[in-house]
Amino acid sequence: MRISSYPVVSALLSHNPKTVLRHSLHTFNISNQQRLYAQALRNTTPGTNIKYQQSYPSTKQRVLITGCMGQIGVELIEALAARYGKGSVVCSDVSTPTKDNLDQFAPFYFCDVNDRERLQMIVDRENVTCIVHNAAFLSASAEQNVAAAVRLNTIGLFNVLEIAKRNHLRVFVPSSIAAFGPTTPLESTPNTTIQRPTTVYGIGKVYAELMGEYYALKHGVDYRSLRYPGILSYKTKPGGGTTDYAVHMFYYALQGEHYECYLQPDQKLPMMYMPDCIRGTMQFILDTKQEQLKERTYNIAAYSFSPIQLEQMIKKFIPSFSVSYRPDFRQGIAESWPRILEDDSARGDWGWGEEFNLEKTCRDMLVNLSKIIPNSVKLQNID
Ligand SMILES: NC(=O)C1=CN([C@@H]2O[C@H](COP(=O)(O)OP(=O)(O)OC[C@H]3O[C@@H](n4cnc5c(N)ncnc54)[C@H](O)[C@@H]3O)[C@@H](O)[C@H]2O)C=CC1
Ligand SMILES: CC(=O)[C@H](N)C(=O)O
Repeated sequence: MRISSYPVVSALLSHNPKTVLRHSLHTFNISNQQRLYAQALRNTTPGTNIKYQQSYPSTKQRVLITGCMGQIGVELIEALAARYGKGSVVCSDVSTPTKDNLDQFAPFYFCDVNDRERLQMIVDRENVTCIVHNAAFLSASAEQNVAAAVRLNTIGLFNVLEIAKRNHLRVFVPSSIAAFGPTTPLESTPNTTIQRPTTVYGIGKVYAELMGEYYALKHGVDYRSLRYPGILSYKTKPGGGTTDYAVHMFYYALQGEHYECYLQPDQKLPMMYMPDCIRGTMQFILDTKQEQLKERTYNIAAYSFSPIQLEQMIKKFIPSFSVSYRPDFRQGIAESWPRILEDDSARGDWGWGEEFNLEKTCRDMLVNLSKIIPNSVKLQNID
């Protein structure tokens, strides 16, 4: 059983219209939300012919985020809502919110992006102006789910582009350092260079970049993409990537536990803190005019570090932290990726710039995570 759509008011209209119409979602208390959620779970499946009542006011920007429940989606929703108001974001994923965080994702639609009809229905209903296509299997999980990853990277992407073409939408599809491969110059990887990735995830990213460019050229779709490095965050957890180790280290350190790292100690990779990722993404999608763009896809970078450099940085604040190294298949992925990403084009064309260096990131991560993790280890030298 799945949620068909949220605002769940819509799910209830066919069952108890009088009760539902008496309320506005803005004034629902938690118990009402929980009741609606339970009823939505019982009564709706994708494709059910339910009546719809829009519960949030329209704004100029209506951004549909696919894969909204992921590490980046959750934080992007928050930032978009803070800037344009809650009515500006439409959420969708194949994972569903819980009854406790339902309001945070409202309006929420269950949507597998491989289902074009459903995607089109959401775009029509919600007057979407822009799609942020975050739905993905990240590098490590894609290697373990090759068929599903290929389907998502091809059919899912094609659906998004076709709908963007038909509805004149702006589209943002995140790319990644994974769009490069072992034959790329990896020490200072330029924006335009050899792209022959050796992971199914990376191949999907190159496909998206090229298809996006094709739709821009042939059909005038306003396609935009940023090649993100590994993203560090404390509000949300990473979901199956090769760079996840960096976030894991903070958790283990604060929990007072030993960490066994799956990469070699000297495997340097480009990384970035989530606030920079979100700020840069918003700036690129919403504040940058088409005329400023000389490329459709830009590298963006903040800093690079290896696992042992991160271990040493965390030890400045938690001296008892210990790490051992036992590389697995993810080491092979990591060593095919850039060690340092060059992002001059993004800085020059539309003013990209990071605010967090590694030390500032570590301090912020540790301070904030220590408030979340119960009985976390006491930080030293933090101010
Ligand atoms: N987090 C990172 O370090 C980086 C992320 N990116 C890219 O940014 C985007 C967002 O990444 P994250 O939020 O970290 O990913 P994530 O793995 O945390 O979340 C992806 C979401 O996509 C959903 N999803 C999977 N299959 C789907 C389908 N068929 N239809 C609809 N939804 C589906 C999942 O349920 C999940 O909530 C992805 O395109 C990713 O490749 C790029 C570089 C770095
Ligand atoms: C760099 C990425 O694209 C992602 N974090 C991954 O490790 O798969």
